[in-house]
Amino acid sequence: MMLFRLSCRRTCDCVCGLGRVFGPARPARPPGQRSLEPPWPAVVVGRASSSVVAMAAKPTVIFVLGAPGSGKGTQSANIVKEFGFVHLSAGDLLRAERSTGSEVSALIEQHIKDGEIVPVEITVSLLEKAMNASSVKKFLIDGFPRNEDNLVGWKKVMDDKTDVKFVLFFECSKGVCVSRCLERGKTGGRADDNVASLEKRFVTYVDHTKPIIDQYAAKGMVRTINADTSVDEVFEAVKKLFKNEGF
Ligand SMILES: Nc1ncnc2c1ncn2[C@@H]1O[C@H](COP(=O)(O)OP(=O)(O)OP(=O)(O)O)[C@@H](O)[C@H]1O
Ligand SMILES: Nc1ccn([C@@H]2O[C@H](COP(=O)(O)O)[C@@H](O)[C@H]2O)c(=O)n1
Repeated sequence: MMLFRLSCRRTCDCVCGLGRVFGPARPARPPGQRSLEPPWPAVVVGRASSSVVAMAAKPTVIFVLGAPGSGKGTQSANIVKEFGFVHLSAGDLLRAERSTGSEVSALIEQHIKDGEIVPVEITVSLLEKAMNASSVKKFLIDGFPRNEDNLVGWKKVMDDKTDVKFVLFFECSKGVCVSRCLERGKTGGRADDNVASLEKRFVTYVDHTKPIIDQYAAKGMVRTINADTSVDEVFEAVKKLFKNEGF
């Protein structure tokens, strides 16, 4: 819970004025007590006479972006352990939805195979559902927003309901990313970790995702990590950043 003190628009000596005007007469403040500590109630919710209003804080969101194979999933798992975030991978949510056999399964399958971005109505509703189901309200949203459609859809549905802190951008050369994905493809069971799909995924990344990262960068909201190094080295940089950001 976060407490927001209402500013007083009346001339009186109480915290907000409403308690004085509409509420019962207040007893004298005990000598030496400087603030309105109990016996005054700290929070009275939903009454016009309350001096302080309690409001639920919006869920914290960090978007995690980078090229395919840059290490978004690997580092997100590390961040979960160290900083207690919930990791939501848009790709994982879409793959899970694909395997339910729902009416959008075939569409998702085709988009993933072609390295294209699924319409945001599907992705944002999966994200919102997963966020609502979580009791922890600090989210790493990995692989989103991936294009302008994703960004517009998020703003329309989720912007007011969340507090997006920044974009965590894993910067990694294409050669390194491709070889990581091809290595993963040998055992990972992903239908898109092959040369043909990877080529398409990179075109999508350069043409559609990078411009979204650039938009956030123009607003000072991108935190870039060099992801060309080992998993441990990348995570050292991530930890430093998260501590600097107050997590
Ligand atoms: N810093 C690293 N050094 C070496 N290998 C790594 C590093 N980071 C991740 N990997 C490996 O590279 C592969 C891709 O990593 P990961 O799944 O984290 O990337 P991603 O950005 O989430 O990829 P995608 O967007 O394709 O899902 C995995 O097999 C992972 O183990
Ligand atoms: N916002 C997104 C994220 C992903 N996709 C589709 O899933 C594929 C795999 O994504 P990964 O993050 O796991 O690499 C991706 O190539 C897209 O086809 C999407 O549509 N929208």
